[in-house]
Parts: sequence; C-alpha cells; structure tokens
Amino acid sequence: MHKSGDPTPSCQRVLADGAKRRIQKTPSCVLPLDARPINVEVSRLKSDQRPPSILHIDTPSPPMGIFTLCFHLSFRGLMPRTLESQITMEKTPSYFVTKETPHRISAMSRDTKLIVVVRDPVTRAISDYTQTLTKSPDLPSFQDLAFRNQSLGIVDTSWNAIRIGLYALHLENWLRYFPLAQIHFVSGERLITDPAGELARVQDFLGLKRIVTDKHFYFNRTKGFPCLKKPESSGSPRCLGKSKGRTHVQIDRDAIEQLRDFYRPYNIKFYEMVGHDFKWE
Ligand SMILES: Nc1ncnc2c1ncn2[C@@H]1O[C@H](COP(=O)(O)OS(=O)(=O)O)[C@@H](OP(=O)(O)O)[C@H]1O
Repeated sequence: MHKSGDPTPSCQRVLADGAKRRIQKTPSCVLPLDARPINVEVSRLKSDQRPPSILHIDTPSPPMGIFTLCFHLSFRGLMPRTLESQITMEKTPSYFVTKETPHRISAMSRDTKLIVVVRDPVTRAISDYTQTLTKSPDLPSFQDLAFRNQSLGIVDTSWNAIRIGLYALHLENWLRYFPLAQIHFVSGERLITDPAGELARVQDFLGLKRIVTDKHFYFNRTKGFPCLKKPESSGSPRCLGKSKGRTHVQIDRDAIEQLRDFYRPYNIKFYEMVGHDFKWE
C-alpha cells in the first residue's frame, strides 16, 4: 500500500513522466475484484503511449485490501498521488465476495470502475482447493469439503471454494451500489485462449487506447499458457509464476457432475444478469 506524499518507486516512475501536470489523488479508480486473482499486469506492459497510464497497487490478498484495512481512515489519503490523466488500480480478490465492500467503495467514489475475472465455478473451486493443498497438505479430500452429503448431492455452500463461485449472489450485492455498466467481467477461460482479445475489451472498458495487442503475447509450450513477449521491467519474455497454471487435483467425474448440476441455475442467472453467456458446462 502506498502512502500519499511518499511515492514508491513505481509511483515515481509515473509521476516523473508528467511532473508538470496537475497531481491529484485518485481522479479515477479501477478495482479488479477477480473472483480468482489473475495478474493481468496491464501496468507492466509497455507504456510508451502514456498518458493515460495505469498505476497498479497490489494489495495482499486475502484478507486485507485497502477497503478492508482502511475504511475507517481516509481512503483517498492512502492512495498514491495520481495525475489527472492516470488511472489508479487496486486489486483485492476477496472484494467481490465481501458483503461490506460495495458500500464502502461507493462511499469513496460512485464512479469507480470495477473489473471481475470469472471462470467456471467448478474449475475455480478445484483450482482453489489445489492451491490450498500446496499450503496445507493435510486438508480433507475435495469431496469431503465440497459436500455435506455427497450421496444426496447436498453441496456445502459454507466452504469458501464453493461459495465464491455463486457469482449471481455476489453480483446482486454489487448491483445495489453500482450500475452494471460500471462493472466489466473478464472471462478467465478467454484470458488463456485469447489474452489480447480479452485485454482489448478491458482497455475499451477503461477508455484506454488499445496498446496491449496480440504482439505482446506468445504461447509458451512449456508453461502451457500465454506469456508476455517483452514486459516493461526487462527485455526478456515473462510468464506468470509457478503458482499460476498448476496441475489440478484429480476429482472424480460424479462429484464434478454433481457440482455442475448445483451451479447451473446460478450460472444461468449470472449470464442473464450480465447479458453474456460464459458457456460453463
Ligand atoms: N497466462 C497465464 N499464465 C498462467 N496462468 C494463467 C494465465 N492466464 C490465466 N491463468 C490462470 O490464472 C490462474 C491463477 O491465477 P489465480 O488467480 O488462481 O492466482 S493466485 O490465486 O493468485 O495464485 C491459473 O489457474 P490454475 O490453472 O488453476 O492454476 C490459470 O488457469
């Protein structure tokens, strides 16, 4: 987290570019609330053509995001100083599913644009479990956690890995404070198969010139994912770290089918709410 008046190197880099322009705090704000954190790292891609540029704040997650940590302090005072033409971005995955967050963000600025990365909730739950297992190898089995009673098909919605995937319910809470037009949903699936296309939509949503294009990505066969050809910080290609793109724990077909049945009505409702079919099946 950056304190105003105490710019970090990344703030200084941006400020140096336009020191003569008026400096203000958070003229416009973007909050990716991804249901699963996916480091888009737009800010690390080339910024030849600034402004506008994006100032990226990576907060620890979970559990603390700026809005969780600092609600009772002055939020604006904790954001970095930003030029009028710049966008401040803060990323805290747990925001999307934290009940109090929409109210808090809207109290700070009702104009905030919100970005949510969503993926098939069944895959999301398995990914979540796989990640937790690397930190706690003694975890009960996926099925033990996902079902209250598997033979009766009763899913345990109190398990976070399951609850987070109920996108329609979380979105309802956000729509009480923000219009849908201010929320952009990134498809986690398309982010892998067509990163440039997905980022084109993000740039359009933010009102940015399309600087990030196909030419910034290549498919890395070893990693099995798209990687950046030449990030700003170095001259060499860069893939996301080992914790992104893990081999998932094998879950039996029946459990997966039961979870698909469970999520189907929530998914359909979510597609209707956002006006887009993510085709999770
Ligand atoms: N380019 C690229 N490289 C690697 N991984 C990519 C990429 N694009 C999207 N993804 C997907 O991002 C998922 C990891 O992000 P997470 O949000 O789960 O990360 S983390 O929770 O902060 O570790 C990760 O999920 P898993 O496959 O379950 O690990 C990937 O599917």
